[in-house]
Amino acid sequence: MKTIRLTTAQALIKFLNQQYVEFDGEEEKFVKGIFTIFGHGNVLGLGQALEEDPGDMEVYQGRNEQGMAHAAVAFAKQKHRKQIMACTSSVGPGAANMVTAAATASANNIPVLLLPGDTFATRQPDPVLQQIEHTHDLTLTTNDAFRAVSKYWDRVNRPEQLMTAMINAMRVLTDPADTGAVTIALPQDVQGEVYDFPEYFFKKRVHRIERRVPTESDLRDAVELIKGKKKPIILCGGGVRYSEAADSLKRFAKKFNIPYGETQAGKSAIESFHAYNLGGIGVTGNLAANLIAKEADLVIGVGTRYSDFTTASKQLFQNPEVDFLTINVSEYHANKLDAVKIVADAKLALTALELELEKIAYRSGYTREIESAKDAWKAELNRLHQVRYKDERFKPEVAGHLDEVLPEFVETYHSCLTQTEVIGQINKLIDEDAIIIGAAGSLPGDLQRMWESRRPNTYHMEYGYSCMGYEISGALGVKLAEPDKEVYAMVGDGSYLMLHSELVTSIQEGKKVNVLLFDNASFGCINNLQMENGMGSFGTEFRYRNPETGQLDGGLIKMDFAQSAAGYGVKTYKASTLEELRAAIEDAKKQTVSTLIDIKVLPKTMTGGYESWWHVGIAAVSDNPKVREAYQNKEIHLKKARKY
Ligand SMILES: Cc1ncc(C[n+]2csc(CCOP(=O)(O)OP(=O)(O)O)c2C)c(N)n1
Ligand SMILES: O=C1C[C@@H](O)[C@H](O)[C@@H](O)C1=O
Ligand SMILES: [Mg+2]
Repeated sequence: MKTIRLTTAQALIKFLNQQYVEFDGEEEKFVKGIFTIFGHGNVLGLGQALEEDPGDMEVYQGRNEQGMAHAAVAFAKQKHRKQIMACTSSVGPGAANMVTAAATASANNIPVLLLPGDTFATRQPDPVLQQIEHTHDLTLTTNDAFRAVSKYWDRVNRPEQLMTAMINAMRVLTDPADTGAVTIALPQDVQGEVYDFPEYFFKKRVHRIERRVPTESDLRDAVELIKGKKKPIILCGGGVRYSEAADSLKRFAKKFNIPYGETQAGKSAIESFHAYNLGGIGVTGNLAANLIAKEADLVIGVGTRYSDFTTASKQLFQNPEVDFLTINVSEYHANKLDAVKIVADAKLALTALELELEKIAYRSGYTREIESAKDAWKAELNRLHQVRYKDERFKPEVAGHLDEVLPEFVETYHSCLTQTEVIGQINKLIDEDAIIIGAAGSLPGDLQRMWESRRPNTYHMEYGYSCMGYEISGALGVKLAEPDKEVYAMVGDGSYLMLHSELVTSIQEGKKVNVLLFDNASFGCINNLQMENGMGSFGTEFRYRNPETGQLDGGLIKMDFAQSAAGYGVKTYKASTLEELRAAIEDAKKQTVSTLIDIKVLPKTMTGGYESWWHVGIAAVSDNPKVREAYQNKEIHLKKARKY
């Protein structure tokens, strides 16, 4: 047996360079590069290996471990899971910083390879700097926190363990049904230990991403169900994008006259203007999709996890005759809602089902309903684009909460911009093939409802974990995946403050990202949520502590975000009128460096809900009558929802 003498870390990098995926006959190198933040826990092991021979892997320098790992997640998501990035951190806090991003990856089923440094396997120096000592269990380290958020977890305590660890890592990273974060913890001593690895460990490996074929019996059951249904609706989930099934879905919808709503992950699989595309569905859905969903007698979920936002907490589908048919590569997701299931690849399943339905000349019973629901939404969208603040009598979309705050905001920020008019302008002005990125706050709701995707795959929303701080890191990852397109991070002031460090990495790499920052001086959507449910405004506006009351109810904190980003070398703009916004967007397009537009938008001017409900925990007893009322309302809604 031929062997190659390498350290564990050198062997790991050599192995990663030999991994390829094949999808529909096309072969591509799987690991594009590696994000690094070095510390004592990885610099002399993995760092040394990368310095000596990174192979084809690009080595990036991150700013914050969560940020760089989110960039890696966004990269893989935009690549439809066909190519990934790895991330290496030091031991302890560096590793802990990646835990959130691991969770984001796993919640969204997006592959990412995390390589945190770990405490010494030999335990000789213990406790090493940054080691937590558990007196009941010396094997526990910070890295055990990844177990709860990873789809595969391993620790390489001896160099030879690397081989089975990495073979299993690749199995999970390339599994369309159950991919997510893969964490391989690497004790810092083991990274540098030497071993005679067999040459065959480093052979070129091509991992075929198989399209699972639907079975005849699954198809038979599905046809049996569909043929008795008059008003089906399709849910277009993220699986449609990952399976590249958009054309099949378009054809299917048209041939059988079946409309579809888009989930956050599925949005922009198909352009918004396709005749059967109703747009966003669910809690953050629009009027058209939610009206049709209410009446539907069959829900055909394609590549969706049926999250509570997608199903409006299982209360959206109110037709007493409604049944579910699910097409999913994952048996687990296909089993939900007592659905009739086709456990298969979305593209193959839709194509096979099309042939079967043609045989029975199936066509839904819709006549004018699809068009009139779309027309109703079009009129409403038009109205949202025109919402203007004129004077103090203005009633925002989310009215009756903080109406009196709006004049104070206007006075402080000298801006009357509303969030819905700003979104309308941006949608009109940016390039058709530009990609928008979002994750948390009120923007994902507004965008799922209002954003019109003019080209496929231009809407990139992380809403499986809805992690604040993903937006800017994600924009960097998307830019690395699609360097020729403009990318726009759509971010609230709260999310920006939480994490925007990778903006500096974008400058360092010469990878231009554009930040559209919506400053409403609050954790706006949470303020809505609390006030909609009877609470006052508590801990969610950005106000100074008031010496008179001792509470956070002083004046608004005025922040100059443009100035903060300018300090990094970002080209910045301020917008408090539509003219300034338009000029900034046009000028930003001409820049080669990253840009940021600091847009002051009135609080409460995001969209409200359309025909939907979200199940949130509400206090069952309270001295506040409004909270008691909210609790009663919740109980009423809950009665109309499916139990599971
Ligand atoms: C990491 C993380 N922490 C907390 C939350 C809970 N959360 C969701 S939205 C939000 C406020 C977002 O504020 P901002 O970004 O300003 O957006 P806005 O709602 O004002 O549009 C919070 C705290 C979250 N989603 N992610
Ligand atoms: O708690 C939340 C409420 C949602 O409205 C928001 O978009 C999301 O980020 C969140 O975490
Ligand atoms: Mg905000």
